[in-house]
Amino acid sequence: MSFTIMKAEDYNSMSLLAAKKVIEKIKEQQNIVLGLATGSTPEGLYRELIDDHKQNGTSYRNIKTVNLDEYIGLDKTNRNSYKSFMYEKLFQYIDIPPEHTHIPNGIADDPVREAERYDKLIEQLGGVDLQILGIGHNGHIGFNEPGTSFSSRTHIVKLENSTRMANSRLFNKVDEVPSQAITMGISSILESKEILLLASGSAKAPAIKHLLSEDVSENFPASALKLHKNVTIIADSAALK
Ligand SMILES: O=P(O)(O)OC[C@H]1O[C@](O)(CO)[C@@H](O)[C@@H]1O
Repeated sequence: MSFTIMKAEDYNSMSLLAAKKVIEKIKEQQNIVLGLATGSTPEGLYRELIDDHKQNGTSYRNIKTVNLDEYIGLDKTNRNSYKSFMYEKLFQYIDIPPEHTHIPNGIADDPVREAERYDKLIEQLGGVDLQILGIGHNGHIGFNEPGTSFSSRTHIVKLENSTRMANSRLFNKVDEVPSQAITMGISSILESKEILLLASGSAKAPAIKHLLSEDVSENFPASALKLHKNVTIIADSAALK
């Protein structure tokens, strides 16, 4: 196992450490392709990037972003779509051109073709230089649920009830959480040149413990990261207990 582990005191320091890494990378390579994640975990990172943009002027003009996933059936007019999440939490506050931001289209007529298009798009962009990831309680990365093949490319998934329950906190009721999503596959994620996995809070401790102590298995999607050479885990002390 070749993870670099950075222990942060709490959520805010995890977010700050992650932001420093992202900003450092942007300074090194201004036309970076940045892989982005949604969920509660990276929100603090996005706040730090916005603060830094305002205070230090780090520019996103030449950057391209690709998001990991999107719910099927939700578009930008729905506040729970990941398209709207990214606009609300990050894109509206930085100078990234909208045409440089890519998210799978959750309302495509043909989701399977959309998945193929998205995979090709990432390839045309030259691949992801730095991918941000969160982790689900069941070890999911992106929306790749346990049992997903490690050779999967961008594809359509049926969400587990536990994932829908976990994400229902943002919806009015669990029935409103879509039952399917489109997500970059495990193999697509592993093609990223560098990966930053973030985890915060005691609820994520069992998943992080599993990741660090158990073998590689398709039953625990995040374990695929052990097959990658450049993964940094930034976790706070509660998630590392
Ligand atoms: O950061 P959270 O909200 O705990 O979510 C963890 C993971 O679950 C997802 O939101 C999908 O359920 C991922 O996008 C995210 O990485």
